Order: sequence, then C-alpha cells, then structure tokens
Amino acid sequence: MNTLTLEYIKSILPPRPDNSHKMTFGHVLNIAGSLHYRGAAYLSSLSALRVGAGYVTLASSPSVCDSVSALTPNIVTFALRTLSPLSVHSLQRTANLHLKDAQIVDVQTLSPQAVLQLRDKLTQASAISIGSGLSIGQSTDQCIDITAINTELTVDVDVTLCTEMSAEISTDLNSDLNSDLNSDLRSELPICNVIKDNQPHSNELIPPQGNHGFFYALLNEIQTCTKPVIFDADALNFISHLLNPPVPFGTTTVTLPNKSIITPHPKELARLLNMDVATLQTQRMHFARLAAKQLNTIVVLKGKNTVITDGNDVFINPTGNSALAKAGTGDVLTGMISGFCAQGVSPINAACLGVYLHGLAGNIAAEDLSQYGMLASDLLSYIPKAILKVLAI
Ligand SMILES: NC(=O)C1=CN([C@@H]2O[C@H](COP(=O)(O)OP(=O)(O)OC[C@H]3O[C@@H](n4cnc5c(N)ncnc54)[C@H](O)[C@@H]3O)[C@@H](O)[C@H]2O)[C@@H](O)CC1
Ligand SMILES: Nc1ncnc2c1ncn2[C@@H]1O[C@H](COP(=O)(O)OP(=O)(O)O)[C@@H](O)[C@H]1O
Repeated sequence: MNTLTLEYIKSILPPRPDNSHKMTFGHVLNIAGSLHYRGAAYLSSLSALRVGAGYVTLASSPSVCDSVSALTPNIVTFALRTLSPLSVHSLQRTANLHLKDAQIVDVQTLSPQAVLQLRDKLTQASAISIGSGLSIGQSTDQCIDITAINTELTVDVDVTLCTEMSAEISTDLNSDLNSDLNSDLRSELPICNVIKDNQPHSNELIPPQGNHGFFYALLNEIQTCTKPVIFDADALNFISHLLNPPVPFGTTTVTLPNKSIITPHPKELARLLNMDVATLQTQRMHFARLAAKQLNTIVVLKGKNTVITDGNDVFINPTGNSALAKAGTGDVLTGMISGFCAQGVSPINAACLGVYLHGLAGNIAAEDLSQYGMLASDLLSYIPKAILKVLAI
C-alpha cells in the first residue's frame, strides 16, 4: 500500500514539449450528459482540458450539446442520434400509456444506432470516457433485462404503426426500414422483458427510460478497444444491471476493454459487487482490489482517502476535504483522469494524478472559498493552481 505524495505526482506528470500541437496532448471523447444532467457533461469535458488534454469532443444528445456549447466555447460537440418520436410514439401506444404517463418518455434518449455514428470518433480518440450524467433511468433497482430484446416483435410493432399513421410518417418509417441501418432498426426500440412483482413479464413493451439500449450497444462496440476507457456513474450502474440482473434472468458476463478504469463511489461499487455499502466501507482496500480483479480493470474507489488499485498495487490518496462532497465533483474527477490518459499516461498513473490533483485543487479552493462554499464548477479553476503547486516543488 502506497500513500500518494507531491514528489511522486510530480514524477508522473506528462511532459509538455515545446515543439507540440493540440494533438500531441491527445483527444478525449467524452460520452456524457442527458436531459437532467447537462452539468455533468460540462464538468467532465472541461476538466479534461484543464489537466492538459489538447482536444475534447463531447458526444451527447442534441440538446445537451447545445447547452454545453452555450456555456463554453472550449468543447467540440458531436450530437448523437436520439430515439425518433416515431419509436417513442410506437412504444407509448403499444404500452397503452395514458396521456398523463407520456411525460415520462424522454425524447432525448439516445438511440442504440448512435453507436454507429460514433465509430469514427472512437477511432480518432486517444481516450474515451463514458457515463457522467448519461442517465440510465430512474434507479438501478428498476428491473429491466436489456439482454432480452425481442427482434420480431419490435419490427412488427413499427410496421403495424406504419399502416395506421399518416402517409408522411409512414414514408419516413419505410425509408428507415430500407436504410443501411435497416438490420439494426429493431435495436432502436428498447423492448425488454420486464419484471414486475418479482415475476418476468415476457416481451412486454416498455417506454424508453434512460439510455439502456445505447449503453448495451456501446459496451459491445468497445469490448475490444485498446485505448483507455473510463467508466463513471451511470455507465457503472448499467454494468451493475448486467452483472446482477433480477434473479430469473441469471448473470451476464461483462468484458471491459483491457485498459479500463472505473470510478465508483462506495454505493456504485457496492452495486457492482452486489453487496451493502456499510460492509464495503469497512474494508475499502479489500473490496476495491476484489473488483479490480473480477472485472480486470483499474478501480478508483472514491470518498475520503480514495483507493486506487489495479488489483495488485494499491495507492491511497491523502488530499481532499468536505468541500468535495458536493454534486458534480465526481464528474470533474472523471474528466481529469481521461485528460491524463489522453496525454499518454498509463491508466494507473492517470488515475493517481487525477485523484491527487482533484483533492489538492479542493484543498486550495477551500482556503479561498471555505469547505462550505466551493462549487464543482469552482474546482475547475483550481486545477491549474494544484498543478502549479506540484510543479513548484
Ligand atoms: N450537475 C450535474 O449534471 C450532475 C450530474 N450528476 C450525475 O447524476 C447521475 C446520478 O448520480 P448520483 O451520484 O446522484 O446517483 P447515485 O444513485 O449513484 O447515488 C446516489 C445514492 O448513492 C449514495 N452515495 C453517493 N455517494 C456515496 C458515498 N460516498 N458513500 C455512500 N453512499 C453514497 C447516496 O446517498 C444516494 O443514496 C450520475 O450520472 C452523475 O454523473 C451528479 O454527478 C451530480 C451533478
Ligand atoms: N469528505 C470528502 N473528503 C475527500 N474527498 C471527498 C469527500 N467527499 C467527496 N469527496 C470526493 O468528491 C468526489 C465525489 O464524487 P461523486 O460521489 O461521484 O459525486 P458526483 O456524482 O456528485 O459528482 C469524489 O472524488 C470523492 O472522493
């Protein structure tokens, strides 16, 4: 077990060659944000630039991209395809939702086909972060088996709808069905087996809630990715769904890319390990190492004295204070780690750099703003001050 020090952090900071350009310092593809969590997309993108990444592309729904662009000129955005109103309408009708229920459908839900749009970006990126504010719905206890997508039923539903709807819309649908994405059209509709009252209701249609379908397609797409991939927040909750589905469905194997980092807070790690938070907190190092081994990943178990481990080596972070116990600081951390990964730092060192400097920025910020008054967005402007402090020794 090693406690991180200023000297060690200085020794692993990536170099800044004079003869350089933005791509020298890497490109982060940040897949983040949703209708109610636009701030997470903003915070996780800007913090990657604050630690020195040369370029950040935020991939998200069109409305999140618009919001982030309005707040900062520093982030390049890439709008992802969302579920078409047609699909949403289809699901509403088929699920016999009453009008009052229609408001629960988020038309900004990402389509699984958005993963096809992302292929070039995934190739161009030097590091990929997934999950900050990328909603998967109401709660991880919602019992949905996304692995049980019913192909035929899905297409039937749309064709039926097509015959019933106006000529204009049915032309759209037909062109969709005949498009290159034809074979994947079914995947746009998150038709799942649903559990109610502990009983599976086979092939029941549910309205799209959150980005389950998109996550599932994305996880498949990046399984063999050789670049660093950082999984945060709802990406972790989605993986928990796959690892620990409701009893009747049995477990699913999850293969993370070979250079992955996960950044759970204790509750997120407890969900991944299917255990209670209190027990986990009594042996943080042990359970962080266990998860690292089980998932073949680097684990950053957040909280006071964050634990960083690859399953063998363990690093403990001494920086940080209660100013960091405020919504959005975890999103900042994810961006910092991905920003270091993009600069070519090894995943374990990127995790150590991100965690230590995040805490140090929180300490310097608290001196100016108090532990009460600091905001996650304030933390962004203290990251450079933390880096200066490291460089000064
Ligand atoms: N401005 C924004 O857009 C923000 C978006 N966020 C996003 O919101 C989504 C949901 O994140 P939440 O963390 O709110 O939801 P979670 O459901 O993951 O966590 C909330 C629950 O976990 C417990 N918990 C959290 N930290 C804990 C700890 N250290 N020890 C023990 N229990 C702990 C809480 O008590 C609560 O019951 C994520 O996608 C996240 O990225 C949040 O980061 C907040 C800010
Ligand atoms: N009391 C504390 N002392 C030190 N660090 C803390 C403390 N409380 C929270 N943090 C840090 O703040 C961040 C909170 O992340 P997280 O729980 O994911 O919040 P959010 O999802 O709201 O962004 C983590 O990096 C965590 O280690």
